[in-house]
Amino acid sequence: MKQLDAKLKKLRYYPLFGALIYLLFGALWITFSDQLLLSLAVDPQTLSRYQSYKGYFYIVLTAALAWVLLRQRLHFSRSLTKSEYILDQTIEKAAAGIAHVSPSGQFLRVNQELCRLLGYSMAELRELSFQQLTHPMDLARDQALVEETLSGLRQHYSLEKRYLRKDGQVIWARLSVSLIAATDISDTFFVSVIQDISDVKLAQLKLEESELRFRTLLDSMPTISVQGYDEDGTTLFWNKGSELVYGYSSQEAIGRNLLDLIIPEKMQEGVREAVSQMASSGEARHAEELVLKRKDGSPVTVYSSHAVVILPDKKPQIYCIDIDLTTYKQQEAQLAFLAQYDPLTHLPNRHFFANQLEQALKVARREQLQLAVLILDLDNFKNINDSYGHNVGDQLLKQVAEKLRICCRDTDTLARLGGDEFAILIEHLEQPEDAARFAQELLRTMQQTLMLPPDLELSAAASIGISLFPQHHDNVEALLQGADAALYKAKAEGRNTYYYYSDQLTAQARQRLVLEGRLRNAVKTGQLHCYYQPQLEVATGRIIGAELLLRWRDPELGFVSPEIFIPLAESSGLIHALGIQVLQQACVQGKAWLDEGLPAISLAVNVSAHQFSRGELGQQVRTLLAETGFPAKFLELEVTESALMQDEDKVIETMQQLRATGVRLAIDDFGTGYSSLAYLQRLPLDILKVDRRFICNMTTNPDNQQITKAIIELGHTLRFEVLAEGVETAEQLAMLQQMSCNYYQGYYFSKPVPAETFRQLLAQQQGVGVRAH
Ligand SMILES: Nc1nc2c(ncn2[C@@H]2O[C@H](COP(=O)(O)O[C@H]3[C@@H](O)[C@H](n4cnc5c(=O)[nH]c(N)nc54)O[C@@H]3COP(=O)(O)O)[C@@H](O)[C@H]2O)c(=O)[nH]1
Repeated sequence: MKQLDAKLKKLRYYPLFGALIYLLFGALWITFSDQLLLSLAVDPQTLSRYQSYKGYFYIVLTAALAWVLLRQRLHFSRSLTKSEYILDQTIEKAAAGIAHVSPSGQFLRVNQELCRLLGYSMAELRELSFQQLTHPMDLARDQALVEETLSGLRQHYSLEKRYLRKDGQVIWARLSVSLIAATDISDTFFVSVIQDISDVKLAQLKLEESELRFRTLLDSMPTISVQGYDEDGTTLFWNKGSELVYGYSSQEAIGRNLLDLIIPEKMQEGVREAVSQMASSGEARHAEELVLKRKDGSPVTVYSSHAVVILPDKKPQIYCIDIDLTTYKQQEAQLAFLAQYDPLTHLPNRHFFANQLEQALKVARREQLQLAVLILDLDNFKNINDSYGHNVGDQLLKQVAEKLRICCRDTDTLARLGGDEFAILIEHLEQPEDAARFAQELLRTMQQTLMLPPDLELSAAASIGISLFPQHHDNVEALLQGADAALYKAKAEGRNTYYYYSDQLTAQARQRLVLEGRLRNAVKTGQLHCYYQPQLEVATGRIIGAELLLRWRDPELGFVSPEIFIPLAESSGLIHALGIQVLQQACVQGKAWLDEGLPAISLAVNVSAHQFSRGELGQQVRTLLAETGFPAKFLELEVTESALMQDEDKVIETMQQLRATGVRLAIDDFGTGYSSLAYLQRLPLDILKVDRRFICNMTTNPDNQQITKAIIELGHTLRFEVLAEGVETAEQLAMLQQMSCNYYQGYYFSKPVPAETFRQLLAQQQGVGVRAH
């Protein structure tokens, strides 16, 4: 506008210049044309004619000038009108809204498009200012830009802003504003070009909204991790969920390879292949449960789905959507736990116990084993709950559970059936009374005082019911009901006691346990003594050794047979103490007789299968021999055939250890077990003892005679010496002699006798040779 002003200023003097030139030209013409004519005209007529010509010439010239000027004027007017028309049409027909706006914001001129955009007529718009039509949220920015432009900081500006239409609607427009500055402020105005971008803006807003929604959704789901990778596995996207699930922040993860971040070593090859296969095929892999790796190296189980995203002109991207299954897994584990375990004591529940019992019954049926089900119920637990509250009751139950757990062996199953009722399954029960022994131990334990926080001392006596397979019942339900019925009896009998399902077993077990108590005391106080049964050489009749046989005379019960107390000692574990006592007595006594100068004989000690299976026997024997000084070669250990058949490898190992100490080994009661020839060959044995059952009637029973003969021959074939047990008659002895049996023992020569009696027997035959070893 200012340039236009300057141009117009220049043009302002053009008419004056023209007039002055014309004045000058006219003056010169008038001054010099007449002189020229006078010099050319020879006469006045010619002069007059020339002057006429001059007049015509002047008229023609000025007419031509006027024509040129008028034509120019016409041309100018035409082009001005055309320009105006073009400009008007440009403004009016423009596809964008155009407005001239005064510096104060008043619309000076508006085109039709703007009227259409804003919903006003031209006249109405010219009455309004842009401030009135701008959305309040955008006005400050627009106004600021106007002021910056007016102050010369900028010459034009663009802005996306909202207009308020006449009908109240809001439209989005892109505004481009240029200042047309004039020297006179009243001539200064803005040219605004306003483009309706509502559709674009709406689409853009929708896109932004969708992007925002997408991001917000992803970010606000802490257990859903979304990661984006390129075809090489480089991380492109890492949402908040991924940060929480895997522990890497997005800054740490983006740019690093997936394999380095979350894939455990052993899965790396497979994942690398899967990523490149998805990228090349464009098809996502099926969803699956995976165990991936956190930043701290700990495993995390996720349900992983995949998507291949292919954007225009971009390489495929692989997106992994991982749902953290940690909580789910924990809940699953907890549910699995609750289905099988009691939440208070963490012991198995009734369901678990019943399953375990079912399995144990299958094994017991197949292998002909016995098992016991014990149900233990606390006496007067209700009173504890009522008096001290349920919290104390719960604490007590937890402590009881712990005590019971300590009493149980690894092979037992302890469960809480509910309330104050616990169940114990004893598998591989050897004797029915073993269950009673265990019940007694439990009752003793229960009587111990329990300390409950803060400083409550309570004891929790209990009653126990026992049912046995196969004696009582053969299925889960019946065994549990049987134990329950027995428990009921125990409660009715005054509590703090146990009962079997059958009264007969209860009585029997109690009797045995009383006896066991007495035996324990007898072992402790040395009431058991060894008797010696002489062993003789068949050919010479000389005493070559003795078998030590235990004798127990109880002050109240009188003589108790080893047939009764040895099994009791075995089932109660007393056999170990007892066994050591006998071994010690053999060594001490044998050494004493040697020192006395009596003939050197071997002393045979019976060793129970239990002693063998413990694996300490070798060491114990070595220690005793060293302590007593009794020569190992005079000590003989007798093991029954059935004991040898229990755990073959262990037995052979123990026998070899014993053999290494120099002691002799005998197989007792031979013929009653089922040991194979091959097995016998593997055993480091010295003597084979023919069971007395074959001897006792061999003179009358040809079968036993043949068997005895066969055993003796077998023993000799295997290079063992053979001793016949239970020889009661001269006929039996004669027959054994015929069969080349090496040694014998039995009532025919002597019953087992006290040490002193045996010493006298031995002394009598002093001077007679002993068995060569
Ligand atoms: N592990 C240990 N077992 C021992 C020990 N002491 C004994 N026992 C075992 O107890 C079972 C019974 O023994 P016992 O009642 O002493 O009977 C033995 C003999 O008295 C008896 N015998 C001996 N000769 C005759 C006879 O001519 N006739 C007849 N009817 N009985 C006789 O035989 C028993 C000896 O048997 P064995 O041991 O097989 O040689 C018995 O199994 C003992 O082993 C011990 O300290 N530890």
